[in-house]
Amino acid sequence: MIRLVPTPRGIPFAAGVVLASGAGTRVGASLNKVYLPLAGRRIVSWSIGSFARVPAIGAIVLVVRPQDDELVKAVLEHEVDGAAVEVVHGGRTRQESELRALRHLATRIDENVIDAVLIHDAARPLVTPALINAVLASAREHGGAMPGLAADDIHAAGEGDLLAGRPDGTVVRAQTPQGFRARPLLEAYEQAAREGFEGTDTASVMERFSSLPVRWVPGEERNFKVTYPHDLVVAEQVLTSAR
Ligand SMILES: C[C@](O)(CO)[C@H](O)COP(=O)(O)O
Repeated sequence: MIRLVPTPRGIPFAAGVVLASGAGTRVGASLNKVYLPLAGRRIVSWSIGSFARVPAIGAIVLVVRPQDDELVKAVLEHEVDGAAVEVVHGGRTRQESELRALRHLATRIDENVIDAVLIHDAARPLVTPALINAVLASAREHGGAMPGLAADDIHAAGEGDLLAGRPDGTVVRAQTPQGFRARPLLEAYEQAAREGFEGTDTASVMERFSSLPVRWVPGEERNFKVTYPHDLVVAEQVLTSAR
């Protein structure tokens, strides 16, 4: 049975936020894709399970849609092996959902009980505890961290169907969990909300509203986002071949 291990008194711990409040329609299912079955559990349960296996993670917040409450109940009762999961209702956008999770953690962030927060797509069920640890270590050391896969193809920018130049520097494909020191993260999200800024992911909000550097750490090929039906087949193969 997996249980979150409480960290010794006085030592701050990290929180994992698992985002499950999108609609996830591209996979073509009649329900939110993160509740689809995958190797004996639902997609979201695998994501939660990876966070629950990291001793430095002392709180897991699951952000859900209110209409999925019954599914959430079933997941938490039967599929997370006793992990303590705090449930928060999400907002209209990814960013609003993240802000709600951060506000839920705000007291513990203010009291320095939580020093870092990692935000993860529930739809990336193959994330490993090793990657979570790598992101956390880099976030604590540098301020912010994002897993990325270095793009091995040549990249060109496009405007409509016209080529519009070549991106400078290294191009990486962004993954989650994206991790940050907790207080600057909460402050950046509050400022983004006041200014009506809508980013693409957590790192984009931090790039805009925080002076902390965001480092990228090597992501994992297996940590893909289940988006299309084919992704489910691949994820099932990865999990069943690992048994
Ligand atoms: C954050 C992300 O996973 C980076 O690749 C991605 O942007 C999430 O996309 P979604 O459409 O919000 O699931």
